[in-house]
Amino acid sequence: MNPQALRLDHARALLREAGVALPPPASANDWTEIQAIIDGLCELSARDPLTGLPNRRAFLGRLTQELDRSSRAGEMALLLMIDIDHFKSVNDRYGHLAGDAVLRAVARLLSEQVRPMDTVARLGGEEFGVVFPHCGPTFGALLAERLRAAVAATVMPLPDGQATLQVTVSIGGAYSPAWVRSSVEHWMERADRQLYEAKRQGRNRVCIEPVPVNEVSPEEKDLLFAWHDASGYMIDAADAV
Ligand SMILES: Nc1nc2c(ncn2[C@@H]2O[C@H](COP(=O)(O)OP(=O)(O)OP(=O)(O)O)[C@@H](O)[C@H]2O)c(=O)[nH]1
Repeated sequence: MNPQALRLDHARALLREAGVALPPPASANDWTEIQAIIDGLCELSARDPLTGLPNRRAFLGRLTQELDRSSRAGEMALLLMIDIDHFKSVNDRYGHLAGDAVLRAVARLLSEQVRPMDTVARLGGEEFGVVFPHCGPTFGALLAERLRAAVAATVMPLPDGQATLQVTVSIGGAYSPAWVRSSVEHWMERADRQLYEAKRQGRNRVCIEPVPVNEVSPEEKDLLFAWHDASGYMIDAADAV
């Protein structure tokens, strides 16, 4: 197919507007630019335009990967749902542009507080999600509290340059169960329930679902390893009996 025959102007314009650099337009037999456009569009479809963070779609993909990885490795991962408190009153009082500036500032703050292997995303509205791979209960509680405290302590300048304001966030969290393949929906629902609890208890706080003890016995873990070693891949327990 001749790349010139494709209608690429719209995609080029979209990417230019989003600040994605493209190579010079392709000649008839050069697919470099087409590939760059495809890559750029994939990148755009995964990003929240206001904050530059991964969007909900990208975050769901990341959670799926993390569930697969942590259930194979027998590690826990922590999912946090973070919601700005009384955000509607920021919009009502200072205007939508100020609200947008607060969303960008919170996004930046959260991103600055996490480790390179963690993922911060904007899930929509004034809600953010963070996933911490390989994270146990003691460390997880510290990380969540650090995020809450960082937001509460920050004075944010508003776009008019005159006013500043401070906001707080409520945080709900849940761990992925080690050794057990759960679903992303269930994981998010558990974290959401804790977020609701944090709001109910008065906001500006962290609630994390307690980790169930002895979810899988050491014998069951050995069994999982044995099946893995013998066959080269994990056999479903139901198929093995
Ligand atoms: N500026 C701005 N506002 C947004 C955006 N997305 C959603 N909102 C606003 O976020 C507000 C969310 O308000 P509510 O869901 O009532 O929650 P809240 O006021 O934060 O109250 P609590 O969550 O109960 O503490 C609404 O006013 C939305 O219009 C956005 O991209 N920019």
